[in-house]
Amino acid sequence: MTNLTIAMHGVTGRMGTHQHFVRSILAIMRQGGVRAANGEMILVTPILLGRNETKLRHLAEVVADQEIGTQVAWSTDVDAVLTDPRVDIVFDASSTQMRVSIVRQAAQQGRAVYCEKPIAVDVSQAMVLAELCESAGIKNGVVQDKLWLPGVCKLRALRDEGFFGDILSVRGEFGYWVFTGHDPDRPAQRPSWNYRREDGGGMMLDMFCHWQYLLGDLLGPIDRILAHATIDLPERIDEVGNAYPCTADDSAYAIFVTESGITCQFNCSWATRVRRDDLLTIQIDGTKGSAVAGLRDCWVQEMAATPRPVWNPDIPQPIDFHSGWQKLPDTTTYDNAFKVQWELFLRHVAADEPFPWTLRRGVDGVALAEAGQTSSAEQRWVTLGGSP
Ligand SMILES: NC(=O)C1=CN([C@@H]2O[C@H](COP(=O)(O)OP(=O)(O)OC[C@H]3O[C@@H](n4cnc5c(N)ncnc54)[C@H](OP(=O)(O)O)[C@@H]3O)[C@@H](O)[C@H]2O)C=CC1
Ligand SMILES: O=C1CO[C@H](CO)[C@@H](O)[C@@H]1O
Repeated sequence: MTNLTIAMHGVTGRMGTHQHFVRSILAIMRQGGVRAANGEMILVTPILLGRNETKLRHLAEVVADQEIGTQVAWSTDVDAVLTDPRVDIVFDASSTQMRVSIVRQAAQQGRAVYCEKPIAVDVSQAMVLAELCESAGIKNGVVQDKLWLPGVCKLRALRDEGFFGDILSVRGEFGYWVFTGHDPDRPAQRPSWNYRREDGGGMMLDMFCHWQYLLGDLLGPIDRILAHATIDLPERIDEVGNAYPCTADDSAYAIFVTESGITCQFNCSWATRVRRDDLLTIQIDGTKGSAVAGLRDCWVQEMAATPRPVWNPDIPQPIDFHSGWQKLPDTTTYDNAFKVQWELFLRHVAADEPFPWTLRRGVDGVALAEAGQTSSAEQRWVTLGGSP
């Protein structure tokens, strides 16, 4: 049996609290640990780390007690915990701009590192982190949770069984309305730093790193990108009620072409009202069939069920386009996507099992976001170099 001590920094944030602490680490503790392929049982001991004593104490003492019937450790002395030799893994889910300093310290201390995406705000800093981890010889990983969304798992299974025939194109629709906070009854549902470039915000930086590994996994590497980003809503209200100017893109539109020649078009916006099946939908069109995946569900249409529309705006549309799609059944139970990846990382650290989602791969995500920024600023296609 192995017991891994995990210093969790940024655990007081949205992702840190809900996805990583409650739905991953506490859930793993509640189920009694994770079993490695060699039969070894891996247990975890978290230490919650941050600057806000009230929030940390609440998570460690109240939330943990509610969820698993016991309290966990916490500390505001970040340096002391990061240099504590009992710590095996340093995890960071703090705001993107903070990542470099935490990951750097952890790597220098020889701890295994696991962190949220994007791993840095630009490629040069991202490279430094990947190289630091590699030269220190430490196990390292970046969150790529969307790979384990049920909807994405279903797309992957359809691809593997040849459902699509030749894949022709992909269309992603992502986003929803994020309130500006001007109406006090409808506060913003995302943190204000997301809308300030100087604080690491921006749609491309946030989301293109997800599209990079998602498309890479489904279709192979991206060769080039053409992107256009806008700041649609120029002013928002922050967490303490002050108005601030939005300096980061809140919408971004991109065409990615894969090395295999497939065109993938993604619309992303925090200023759009949803009239589709989910907050993210991905449609893949192929010669034999098409599929549309949301976060959990997936609908398919084969050639035999494909309607034959004829353009005629002078009559009411005779085809119910939605009825020609079939919802795939759930053939398995799906665990939380973040928890699935946590378990794989723990097995990697404790039992040396493979874990390809390294910081080096995190660099690729930042590179796509940066290429998108260049494309948008210079109004041109940008070809990606790929990282070794
Ligand atoms: N994989 C995914 O699906 C998603 C990933 N993310 C990524 O996760 C990260 C966190 O995002 P999110 O949870 O939305 O952000 P939040 O703003 O909710 O949380 C930010 C966290 O960082 C801490 N923090 C911020 N500034 C400082 C500072 N100066 N000193 C110490 N601590 C600080 C906050 O601590 P405090 O509570 O004390 O303020 C808090 O714990 C980002 O990198 C983001 O890109 C975000 C959304 C989804
Ligand atoms: O980084 C992110 C920004 O927010 C999205 C949802 O609102 C997340 O899915 C995503 O991972």
